[in-house]
Amino acid sequence: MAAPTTSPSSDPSSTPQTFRILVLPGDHVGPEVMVEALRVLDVVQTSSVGKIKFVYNHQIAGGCSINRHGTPITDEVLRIAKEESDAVLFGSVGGPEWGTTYPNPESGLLRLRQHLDAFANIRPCTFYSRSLIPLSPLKPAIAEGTNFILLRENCGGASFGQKVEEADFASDSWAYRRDEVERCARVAAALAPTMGKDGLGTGQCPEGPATVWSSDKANVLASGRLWQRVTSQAFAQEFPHIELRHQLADSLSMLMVKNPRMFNGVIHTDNTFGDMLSDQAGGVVGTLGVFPSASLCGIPDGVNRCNGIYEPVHGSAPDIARKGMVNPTAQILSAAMMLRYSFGLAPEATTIEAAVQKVLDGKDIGGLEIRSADLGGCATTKQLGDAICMVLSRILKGEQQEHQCNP
Ligand SMILES: NC(=O)C1=CN([C@@H]2O[C@H](COP(=O)(O)OP(=O)(O)OC[C@H]3O[C@@H](n4cnc5c(N)ncnc54)[C@H](O)[C@@H]3O)[C@@H](O)[C@H]2O)C=CC1
Ligand SMILES: CC(C)CC(=O)C(=O)O
Ligand SMILES: [Mg+2]
Repeated sequence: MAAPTTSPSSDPSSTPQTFRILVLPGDHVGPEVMVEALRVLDVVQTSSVGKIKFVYNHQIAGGCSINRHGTPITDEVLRIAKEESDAVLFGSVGGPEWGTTYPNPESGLLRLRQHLDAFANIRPCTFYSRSLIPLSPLKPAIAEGTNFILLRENCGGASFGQKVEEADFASDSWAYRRDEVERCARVAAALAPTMGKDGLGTGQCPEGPATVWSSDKANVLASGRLWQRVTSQAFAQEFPHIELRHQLADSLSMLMVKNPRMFNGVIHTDNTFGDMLSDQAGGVVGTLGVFPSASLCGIPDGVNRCNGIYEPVHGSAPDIARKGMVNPTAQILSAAMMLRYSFGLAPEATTIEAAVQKVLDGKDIGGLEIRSADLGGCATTKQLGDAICMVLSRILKGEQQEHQCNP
């Protein structure tokens, strides 16, 4: 895939930079949150006055694809994802009507991750606004300041190992190769300097890169022993300047609740532990509704861009679907991650995050409190999306006027 290499923010030419996005909304709340993320991207495109163009290819995956094509993802959609897209914006899939019998909707997402080799699943856990801190079930003094990236290996381990499924016996092979652990360790090392020891994620780290916590079950699993050994070797040989610490996955889950700030930095862990620990991290924040993710096909070195899948950490939330009450923030923040990691549009990504923060803070929206039910309010999905679009548009217009006055 030919990845775009320059940022339109610094590109004086009038030809728009074009980014091809495969849109897969999925099932239940997936399409509801996707609508709002696409509206946010439209604001970015419109405000760029011809510098940025998003070209969307709308396809389906998940239960809706089973209903229409008899498979959770078609070969054609996989081909488009790899050959004709710069990134995939994904909603969420699954639901009780399809059950868990293979091939279920979720297996379509797993196929997509594997097909693109989107091995590095970046799940940032932070409070996007101080106003969210009281929503955490933890005491404010414990929750406040939590800011870590849960980096989950996304294409190996138990989800993808050999499976045996019989009437009275079943097994999943929880297997890892050295190169799979190594490349994930390299992503952790690339992310640590963007966090900083203070965990602020400012990209300016006077005190040096944040700690990387490697988590496994080396005390019981052979794959865990490989994980721990290969990670230690990779950091000793390639990243001796980054502090690496190990914490068994069971005790890490306890400590994440007791003292989440302890992990400010990067948690580097395998597919299954990463899946579980990231939902638990959502519990620390108080809702999955503000928890985005990026699954990258390469190492985010700030120079080279790679394809990726951008989706919320949450699932299809059938319990709240079609009620207009799902929080679209995680999908919107996932779109921001797409701009940062696959398109090189870090300033635009930061502006979306700033707009989200302002809305959650109740700023620039006439003192109104626009919050969905999971945030303790009664705003609809559309009202929250409207507010984020409005504030975003205002910030981007302000930046443009400033640029015109001080070119
Ligand atoms: N990436 C994906 O497509 C994923 C799909 N799933 C699938 O989703 C289906 C439902 O799974 P669950 O275990 O119920 O997990 P879930 O994440 O869909 O929901 C868990 C709880 O969080 C709430 N919630 C989730 N997202 C929310 C949002 N944006 N705003 C407000 N509240 C939100 C739900 O209402 C529910 O009470 C299952 O079929 C599962 O396999 C689960 C996780 C990831
Ligand atoms: C395939 C998904 C259902 C796995 C999952 O829960 C996740 O990615 O968080
Ligand atoms: Mg999960």
